[in-house]
Amino acid sequence: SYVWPSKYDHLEDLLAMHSGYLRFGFSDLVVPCGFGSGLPGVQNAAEWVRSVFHDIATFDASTGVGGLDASLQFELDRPENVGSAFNNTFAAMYDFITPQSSVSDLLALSLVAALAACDGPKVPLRAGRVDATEAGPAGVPKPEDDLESTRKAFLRAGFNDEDMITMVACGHSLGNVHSVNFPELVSGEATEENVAPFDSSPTNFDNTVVTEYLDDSTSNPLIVGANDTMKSDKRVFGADGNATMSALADPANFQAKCADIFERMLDTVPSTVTLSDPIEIVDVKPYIDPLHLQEDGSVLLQGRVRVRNNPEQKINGDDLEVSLSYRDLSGASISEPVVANRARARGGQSFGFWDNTFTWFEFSQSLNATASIRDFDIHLKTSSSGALLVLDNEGTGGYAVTSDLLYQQPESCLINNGAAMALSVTAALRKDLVDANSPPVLHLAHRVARPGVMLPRLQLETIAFELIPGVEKSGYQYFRANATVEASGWSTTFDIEAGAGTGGKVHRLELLKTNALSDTCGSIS
Ligand code: HEM
Repeated sequence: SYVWPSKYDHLEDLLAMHSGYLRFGFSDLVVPCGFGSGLPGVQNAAEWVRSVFHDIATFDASTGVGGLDASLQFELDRPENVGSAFNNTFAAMYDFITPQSSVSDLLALSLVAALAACDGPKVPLRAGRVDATEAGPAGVPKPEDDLESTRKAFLRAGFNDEDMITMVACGHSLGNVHSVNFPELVSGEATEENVAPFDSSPTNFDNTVVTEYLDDSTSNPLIVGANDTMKSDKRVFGADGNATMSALADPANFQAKCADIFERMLDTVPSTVTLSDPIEIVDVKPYIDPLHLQEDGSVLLQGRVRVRNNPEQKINGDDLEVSLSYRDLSGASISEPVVANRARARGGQSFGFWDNTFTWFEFSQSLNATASIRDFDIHLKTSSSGALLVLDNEGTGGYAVTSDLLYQQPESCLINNGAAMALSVTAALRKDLVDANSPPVLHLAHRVARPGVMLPRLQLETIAFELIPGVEKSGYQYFRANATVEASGWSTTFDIEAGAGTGGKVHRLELLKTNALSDTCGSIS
């Protein structure tokens, strides 16, 4: 069961919500499943599925090298990786790479989201993939390869004949052959718009690609195209005398077999990688802004609670009152709860895949900085029945709030100097934790551009904070760290950490966003 916070919260956010009050902008790129990316002939969902295949296809099961590791980024000049699909896929990820979401985890997420958007099966998403830093071996099967070498390529990657047939049939349920990439396969002029689908429902994840093959009504260019050498689907689909394809003609079996083979594709990772358990969509998830000291010396506790509307558990956001009961730093329970009000913007609702809907509740309250807050429980009260559900973060003693270390966002800023930017981050640390030998540190994820590669490399820089002398408020001392950030750093992230090296408790405020900063630093008063 889910315990907050999790290092996969960011991935869960990207997967969970694609529209409404809050959405994170990744999954909505495949909603709806069809065209509409703004680029002619481009179906994002199909491109994402194809990208995952081209990344895993070169896995070597005997050595454990390759698999879903985003090495595809460095392999785009190879003839086996023709087309703009792969760069389009990577471009969609640009804003979402963080130290907690590798490109290869985002690739895995993209397949899960694409299938969800196209009415396909729900495929478990595990996380923890590590990105390759250079190209791997070649070997993605090409349409002109003969059956034997195609078989061998799949076998090397750990997939037998039945897996091969299933994987190709499942993949080619979506999308098109593009005349600009394969003019010999698509009749008519080679233009961006001129594409030929694999089946009559390229924007719906269903088994028409199978049934149309079996009843000879198919217009799949890799089966009936003008060029015999290029008829790879024909050779692959018939490789076992149609035994696998006949079984896939049953729609339920098709969905189940595809779910299984896609899961195995996503779990095809270098042997050095350990994957997490599947990421589940969380029922109740708090989002707490880091605390900060206000001018009057109080701290501001601010955030949101996301509640998944769950008919089985009778949780209905429209019939709910949400509050936080909390304990102060001495451990004493505070009788007056923090009330979280139903968010008003866009009806206070977000929408996700698999019919998920979420209702949002917001809170904002000033607290005495000395008593402050140690942790809280979430109370969900059903208005109509009065039934109360108290969540204590799965028996971990509540949802812990960091109050020893504060991120002073109002006194932090990102100033545009032309080519580079100046980042100035202000933090506050409780005075009794200040250790002159171990100041807090800033871990900044630089986005370093790489020639010929779409996505930047994240390079972590650790910068020590400096004490701002003579300023003290409510028992805290202030610190500042300055860094130069490349122009692309307007949308990167940083962490603030204190306590490492002191022998005491380590506090870390994670994934703070540069694009949330204003261009003037408020003065510390
Ligand atoms: C023998 C193996 C395979 C061959 C030779 C092959 C070949 C092709 C070709 C020639 C295209 C057209 C690309 C373009 O014009 O842009 C294509 C598209 C596609 N392939 Fe495959 N493929 C194979 C296996 C797979 C597998 C295993 C998957 C996924 C599980 C997959 C998913 C896709 C998808 C989704 C598209 C449509 C892309 C779009 O609409 O932009 N393919 N494939």
